[in-house]
Amino acid sequence: MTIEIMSKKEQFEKILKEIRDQSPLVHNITNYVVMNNTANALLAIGASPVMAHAIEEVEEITSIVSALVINMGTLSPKWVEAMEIAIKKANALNKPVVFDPVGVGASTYRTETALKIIESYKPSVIRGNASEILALTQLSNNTKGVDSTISSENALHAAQELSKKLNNTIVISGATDYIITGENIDKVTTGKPIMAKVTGMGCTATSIIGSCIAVNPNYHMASYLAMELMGEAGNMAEKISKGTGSFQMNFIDALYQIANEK
Ligand SMILES: Nc1ncnc2c1ncn2[C@@H]1O[C@H](COP(=O)(O)OP(=O)(O)O)[C@@H](O)[C@H]1O
Ligand SMILES: Cc1ncsc1CCOP(=O)(O)O
Ligand SMILES: [Mg+2]
Repeated sequence: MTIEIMSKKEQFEKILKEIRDQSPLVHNITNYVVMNNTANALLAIGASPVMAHAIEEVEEITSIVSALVINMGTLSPKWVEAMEIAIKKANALNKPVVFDPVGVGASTYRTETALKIIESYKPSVIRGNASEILALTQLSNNTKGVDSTISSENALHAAQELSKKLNNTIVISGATDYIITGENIDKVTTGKPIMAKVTGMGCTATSIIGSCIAVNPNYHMASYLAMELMGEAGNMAEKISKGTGSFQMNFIDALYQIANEK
């Protein structure tokens, strides 16, 4: 019997094709700041976004999608209630969930909400910057609003412990992105510093992870490929952008071009 081991490049091409072919419906409960950009990023790669947060409909929406993205960027009690209903349903139906603990550590409310979500439910993947991942473990609090003040390496050990405790995949984004599932660690270094100067790049990464885990049940590999896609698109966009405004637009074009290369 021949055992076929695909290279990461082949896996990358395969997941892009799967997203194009399946056009997975991805349910995003996300923040006001990034909704439009995130939806466009998902459309650019061939996924199908739906943004829905009303408690009257989230359970129904979650039951028809291929993955759920929970992003706590602009929290309020009704939204938290919606997040809990949605993640509970996704867990019951064994649907993949990615959680973005935006700004955890910046307020007691954010920290309590994030802890409730990771302790009461099961996110398949958690993606945050280094300050957010450290704040999630409550080992330290370096969060400056929604941005990180430390480098990814500072959160590596904590992320590994958290991954083992929750039995899931943790992604720390930054100059180096780390994808951690227990003892298994991969890294991506293809991004560009300008990405941290455009709002919503982290949230976009989280939703792209959502699209990738929708079509690939290997959540570690799917998250790695999602971060690789972010990095490649960032790299491509940076080359032709004059500043952060054009970068934001060029980044969506780059996603589209990479995803549609045959
Ligand atoms: N200094 C950097 N150099 C290269 N890429 C970066 C840098 N900072 C962030 N990125 C990239 O930007 C994207 C968003 O990450 P990050 O800025 O850490 O998220 P957040 O917006 O949640 O703080 C990721 O794809 C990451 O690789
Ligand atoms: C600025 C801001 N404030 C609340 S949510 C948000 C967007 C954060 O997006 P990202 O973490 O992807 O930069
Ligand atoms: Mg963020």
